[in-house]
Amino acid sequence: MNGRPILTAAETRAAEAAVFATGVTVEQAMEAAGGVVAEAAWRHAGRVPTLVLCGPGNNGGDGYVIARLLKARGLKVRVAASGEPKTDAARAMRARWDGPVEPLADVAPAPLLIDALFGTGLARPLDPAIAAPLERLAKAARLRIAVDLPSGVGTDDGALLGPGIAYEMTVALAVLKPAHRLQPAAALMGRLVLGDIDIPGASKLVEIARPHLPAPGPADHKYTRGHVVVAEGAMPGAALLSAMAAQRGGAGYVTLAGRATGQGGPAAIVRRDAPLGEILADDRVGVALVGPGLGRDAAARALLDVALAAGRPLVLDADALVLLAGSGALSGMPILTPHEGEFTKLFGELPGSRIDRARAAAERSRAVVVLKGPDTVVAAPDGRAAIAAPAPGWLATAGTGDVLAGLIAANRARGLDPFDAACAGVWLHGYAARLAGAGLIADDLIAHLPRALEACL
Ligand SMILES: NC(=O)C1=CN([C@@H]2O[C@H](COP(=O)(O)OP(=O)(O)OC[C@H]3O[C@@H](n4cnc5c(N)ncnc54)[C@H](OP(=O)(O)O)[C@@H]3O)[C@@H](O)[C@H]2O)[C@@H](O)CC1
Ligand SMILES: Nc1ncnc2c1ncn2[C@@H]1O[C@H](COP(=O)(O)OP(=O)(O)O)[C@@H](O)[C@H]1O
Ligand SMILES: [K+]
Repeated sequence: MNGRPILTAAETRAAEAAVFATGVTVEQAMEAAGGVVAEAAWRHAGRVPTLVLCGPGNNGGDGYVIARLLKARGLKVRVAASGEPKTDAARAMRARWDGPVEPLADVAPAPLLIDALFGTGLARPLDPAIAAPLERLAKAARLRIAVDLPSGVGTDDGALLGPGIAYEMTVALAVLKPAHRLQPAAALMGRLVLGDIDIPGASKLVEIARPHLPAPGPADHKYTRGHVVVAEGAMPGAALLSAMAAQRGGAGYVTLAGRATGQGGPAAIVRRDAPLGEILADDRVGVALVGPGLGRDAAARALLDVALAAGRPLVLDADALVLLAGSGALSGMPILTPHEGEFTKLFGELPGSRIDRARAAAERSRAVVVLKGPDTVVAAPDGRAAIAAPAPGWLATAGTGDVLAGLIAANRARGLDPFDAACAGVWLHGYAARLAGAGLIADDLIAHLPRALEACL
């Protein structure tokens, strides 16, 4: 998995420092940052009267550059500041701005608002003396553009530290930060543009990228493509959704096993009522998926125990996660796919951001953890983590989690390592949701999986 790196505020500062150590100056980086934002604003908004809000730090420094560059293109630009610049670079850019700087408190609005109040340096909630005018000016503007980040979000955890204004565009500088992808901040970004200013960053945290999933070749047969066994329990519809998703997600062979009470679905699904242990003893089984519709009774627990003892790669979802509450480290690096409720049952209340919590859970359980939600995070025990790009809210409908579990199982069965299989499943799921569009139900996702797979060939 090598999606775009996502850096915390401290990691971003370290990446900047590494570049500055090569002789690049802060002023040069700031000119570059202002340049990419001015260009993006010009392309997005055109010749619109503009108000640039500048804060005390380097985000504000970027703002003075943006104002100068847009004015040079002939735009009517005004600048308002929350106070005097406090860094040398920001002071230098303030000095290169040849117009007035108005106080933030009573400045008049403009149709385009460019917010360069705070970026990665925001250290505490916005003071009302800044939040109130920001909100007033944002409301009165027609278009809002955030420089690096909307002012008033926690860079590393995506928390709201300000009024929660929605922007039309955010120009992330140099690298993505967690807040660009973590809720509630991520929902404020509007169109997210990554402004390349020649500051490379590497991180164990990345954005989930489109996976490369080659088509089956001449040497493949149904078992090399992956045999997924889905345990059927109290609610067979859920297991059937997972099984169908595994089929359309590329598995070569899908078996429904366990209580085998269900009916329906494609004839190509093999239904077996042999004991699960016997089915999993076949070493062609690439993965066992246990949890969707499993139930939480003694029979469910027995199926889960058989799967845990079988020594096959595992995907554990839904009821299996609830049954696992209180257990410690698992063996064989299973993939766990909890939503928030299941996560809390399984791991309790953990501190920190969603990334911190998913990482801690992965380390504790020795499993790859897929913490699902509008900002799905995947984490591995070795510290690797990935965040999904925003997926349609239409996914918030029953059964879509079963589809995701089946998709992850298919990718694990085709031989991807647990982290990559989880990321591939999450990507395909989000892409299929975009293809399925408004009003989607879980079954529609499955119907769109072949086109999602095609995008990964
Ligand atoms: N990535 C890159 O390579 C490049 C990044 N660049 C840009 O630099 C930005 C980061 O700049 P930065 O570190 O100076 O922080 P920034 O966000 O301007 O704020 C810090 C100031 O705000 C203050 N302050 C904090 N919280 C506050 C509050 N609630 N209410 C009031 N004040 C508060 C804080 O003061 P203090 O906490 O000491 O009171 C300090 O004065 C980054 O986002 C990007 O835009 C480019 O220019 C160059 C290349
Ligand atoms: N608001 C949302 N925006 C985007 N994706 C969402 C949203 N809500 C839920 N999802 C996704 O939908 C799926 C729901 O899974 P889950 O909660 O297990 O539902 P179910 O158990 O009904 O299948 C997850 O993949 C989750 O990431
Ligand atoms: K900002």
